[in-house]
Amino acid sequence: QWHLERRRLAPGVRPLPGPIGLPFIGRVHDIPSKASWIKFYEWSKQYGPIYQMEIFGTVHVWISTADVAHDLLSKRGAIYSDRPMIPNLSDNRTSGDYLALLGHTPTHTRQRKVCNNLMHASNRASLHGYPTVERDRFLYLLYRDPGNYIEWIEQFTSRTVSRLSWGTAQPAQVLRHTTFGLLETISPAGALPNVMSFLRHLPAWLSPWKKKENARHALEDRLFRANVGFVGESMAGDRARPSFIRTFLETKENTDERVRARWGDRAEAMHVVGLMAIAGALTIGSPIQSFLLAMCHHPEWQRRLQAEIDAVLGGRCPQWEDRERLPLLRAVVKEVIRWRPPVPTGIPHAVEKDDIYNGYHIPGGATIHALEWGISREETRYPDPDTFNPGRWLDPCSPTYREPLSQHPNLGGFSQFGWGRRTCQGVPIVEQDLFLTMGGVAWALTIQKRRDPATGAEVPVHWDDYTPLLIAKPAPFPFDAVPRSRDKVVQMRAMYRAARDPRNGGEHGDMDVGQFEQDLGEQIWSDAADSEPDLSELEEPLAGEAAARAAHWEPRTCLSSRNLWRAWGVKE
Ligand code: HEM
Repeated sequence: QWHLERRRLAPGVRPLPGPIGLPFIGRVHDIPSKASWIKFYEWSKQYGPIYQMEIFGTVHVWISTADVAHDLLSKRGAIYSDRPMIPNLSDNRTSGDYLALLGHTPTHTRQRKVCNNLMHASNRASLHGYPTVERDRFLYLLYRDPGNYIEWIEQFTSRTVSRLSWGTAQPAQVLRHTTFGLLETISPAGALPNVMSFLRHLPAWLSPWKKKENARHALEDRLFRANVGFVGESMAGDRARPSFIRTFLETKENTDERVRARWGDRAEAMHVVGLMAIAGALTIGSPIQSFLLAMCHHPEWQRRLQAEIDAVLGGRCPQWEDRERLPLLRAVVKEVIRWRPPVPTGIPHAVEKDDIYNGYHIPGGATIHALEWGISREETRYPDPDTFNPGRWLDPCSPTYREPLSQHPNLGGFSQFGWGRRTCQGVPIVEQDLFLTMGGVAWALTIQKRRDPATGAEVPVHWDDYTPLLIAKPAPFPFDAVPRSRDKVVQMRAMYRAARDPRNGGEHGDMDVGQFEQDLGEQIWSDAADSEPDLSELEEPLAGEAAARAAHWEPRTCLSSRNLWRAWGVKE
C-alpha cells in the first residue's frame, strides 16, 4: 500500500519507515498482548525515532524520542492535539464525559480551563492536607498487612482523590470499581473492538463489550450525580469540606456573569471533576507499586533514602513542607516514574491534517503515540537507562542534573506527563501523593524480599512483569515491610487513629453511599469494610532484626543537600 502512497506524495517527500503489515489486518499479528511497549521500542531501534505501521486500516505513528515528540506534539500542537476515536467508546471525541478523551474541540478547551482553575485553587491550599491524612492511614495498613498492599495503595489513591473531588472519601470504593471498568473499555488490551475496530458496529444486544460499558457508565453517572448533590447539600448546611466541586459551586455563586459563562454549567463540572477523580484513582497506584518493587531490588537506594530522611528530619515523618530539604526523596519519586513509566505507550494524539516532518509524510487522521517507554530510555539523556538510579537526578555530571536542588528534581514538565495542549493536569496531586507515600514508607519501614521460613531462602520477586492495560502496574509480588523501630510503630498507630477521626473527615458520619451497595454486590463492598485490621489487637513487641535495629537507631549527622549524593557514594 505504501507504493500507492508514495505515488501520491510531492517530490522529495517519503512515507515514514516502519514494519510492513499483512493485507487488511496490517501489523497486528506480532504485537504481543503483554508489554506491547517493548515491541514498539524494539521497532524504534530498527526503524528510527519516528515510524509508522498500519492496524486494520488506521495509520499509527510511533515516536520514541523527546525531541521528535516536542517538535510535533508541542510545537505543532495546533494540528497534533486531537484524540483518536476509541472503537469501544465511539463517542469519546464529542461526548464531553471524559476530558482526557475529547477531540480538539471548544468543549476540550473550556473543560481544560475549568480543570486547570480547580487544580490551581486546591494546589494553592496545598490540596487541603488530604494526601497527608490518607498517607497516615495507608502507612499503618501497609505495616499491618503488607500482603494486601495493592488494596491499601488503591484505597489510598482513590480516597485521596475522592476527598479532593467531593470532600469525602466515602465514594472511593465505587469510584475504583467504575474506573477500572473504564480502563478496560478504553485499553487496546482490554476490549476486542479496540483492536478489531469493525466489531464496534455490532448492536448492543450482540456486543458483550457494549453491554458491559453501558451498565458501567450508568452506575458512574449516578455516582457522580449523587456526589455533586452531597456537596450542594453540605454547602447549604455550611459543613462542606473543601473540594473541586465546592470551588466550582462557590465560583458560580460569587463571581460576575462573564466568569460564570467561562466556567460552564454544573452538569459539565460534574464530568470534569469526575474525570479528575478517575484520573487520580487510576494512575498513581502504578508508581507506588513500582517503588515497592524498586526497594525490593535496590536495598542500597533504600538505605540512602532512609539516611536522608533520618538526617534531615531527625526521626520525624516527612511532610509536604519538608520537600525542599529532601532532594533524594524527590529524585526517587522521579526515577520510579522514569524507570517504569505508568503509561508506557502514552495516551494517543491524532493529527488533524496531512503534515511533513524532515521530509517524511504524516497522513492526516493518523494516530500519534508518544512511546513513553522509549522516551524514558534515551541513552543520551538517561545513560544506562534500565538501571534504577535516582542519583542521575542529583549527580552534576549527569545529563539530567539541574539546580537548585531545593527545587529540582521535580515532576513539572516531565515527559511522562505528556505533550503540548494535552499535558496531564494532575501533576500537583501526583507530586504530593508520591512524595508523602514513598517518604512515609522509607521513614517507617524497610521493604525487603521475603525469606521462606522453612528453607531460609529468599522468595524471588519478579523484575519487570507488568499488567498490559493502558496504565501498567507490576504483577503482585511478595515482600516484607519491617518497621524500623518500635517508636515508628507507635507513631504510625497514632497517625492512623488521627486519620480515622471524623474531625479529619475519617471513616464515619459522612455521605451515605448505601444506595450503591446493591449495584456493586456484597463482595466488592464488603472487601473495603472488612479489610481493615482490628485496632483493639495488641501490638506484638518487635522481634529479631527489627528489634536490634530499633535499639541502635539514631539520626545521622545532617549533611548539606548539595553534597549528599557524594556522601551516599553515588559515582562521581
Ligand atoms: C502517575 C500519575 C499520572 C500519570 C503518569 C499521568 C499521565 C498522563 C498522560 C501521559 C496524559 C496524556 C498526555 C498527552 O496526551 O500528551 C495525561 C492526561 C491527563 N491527566 Fe494525567 N497522569 C497522572 C495522574 C493524573 C491525575 C492525578 C490527574 C487528576 C486531575 C490527571 C489528570 C489528567 C487530565 C485531565 C488529562 C487530560 C489532559 C487533556 O487531554 O487535555 N492525571 N496524564
